[in-house]
Amino acid sequence: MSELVIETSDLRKVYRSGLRRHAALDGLDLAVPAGGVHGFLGPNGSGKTTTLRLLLGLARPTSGQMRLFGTDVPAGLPDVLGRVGAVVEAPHFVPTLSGRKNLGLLARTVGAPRGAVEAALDQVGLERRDRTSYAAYSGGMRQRLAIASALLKDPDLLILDEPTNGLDPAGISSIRDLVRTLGDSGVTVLLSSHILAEVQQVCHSVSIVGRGRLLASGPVQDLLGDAVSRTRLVVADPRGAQHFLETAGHTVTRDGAALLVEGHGDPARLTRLLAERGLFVSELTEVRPTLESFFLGLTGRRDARPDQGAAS
Ligand SMILES: Nc1ncnc2c1ncn2[C@@H]1O[C@H](COP(=O)(O)OP(=O)(O)OP(=O)(O)O)[C@@H](O)[C@H]1O
Repeated sequence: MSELVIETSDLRKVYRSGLRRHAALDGLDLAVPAGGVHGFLGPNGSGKTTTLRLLLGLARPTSGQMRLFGTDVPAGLPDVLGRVGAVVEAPHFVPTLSGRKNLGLLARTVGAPRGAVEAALDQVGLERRDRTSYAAYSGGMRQRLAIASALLKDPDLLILDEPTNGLDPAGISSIRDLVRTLGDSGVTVLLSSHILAEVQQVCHSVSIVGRGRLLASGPVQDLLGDAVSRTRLVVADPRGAQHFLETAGHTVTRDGAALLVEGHGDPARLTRLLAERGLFVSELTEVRPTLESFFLGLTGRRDARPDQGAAS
């Protein structure tokens, strides 16, 4: 079994406002293996940021257990915090100073080794000699600098909370490449996000949460392997073909002029069945499940309730 970098067990966080109580985390069990990029996914308000804040000691859990590198936290945080870099809350940089000068100040505060500033700038692809002040940085450069600040300690675990929020497509793509490179370099990256296409491209494994509980977890390919795929058919008479296929026991929906047949349908069998009825298929494609369709199946149609039969 691979080493777990992050573990939570039955983690609860209840926020109180006046007489109202709200369980942001409702018994969350999380297991993040060492190495690569692990996606931490969930709809808005599902408890992702709360989890990260608890792990980093920025808030206290109501109950439950948490471990970082096998050490109980928050009690053991001083022993392991040196191995963790995080961008969970927007770091405060001095607007009039360059990225390098800002990192220099931070490096002294955290006691980073000599050369750490240059190494971090190189890692995130920011120019060592650039004198642009932080105030004039683009959103993408600010995010790179934030990640560089988390890399100063040369961490084994890097926690990033929605690192592409507010970036344009080019910025999103460059941060995605950076995250992938970091994951390949041996750092374990926990990437909280709800941009699922992005996550599918960079994450080796994911945990999906809804309403403060784990809905599904595992390598992306394993999760998608279990998800239902569909076959898209174009036929001359879609209404007749739909009726016929439904009578034969298939679940069929319309997609414009095409039909979507649920399940790993045998294409040869489908086309033969239809051809025998004079319903000739002019186009057939297998629609592969995406992380997005899997995620929506868990958090949308099932209303994000793990007790309604979602995988876990
Ligand atoms: N300090 C707080 N006081 C009261 N309620 C809070 C507090 N922080 C978070 N919450 C509530 O807890 C729930 C979980 O919030 P959290 O920010 O952890 O979700 P999230 O998954 O990170 O959402 P998003 O993707 O929108 O950032 C939400 O209902 C939120 O309103």
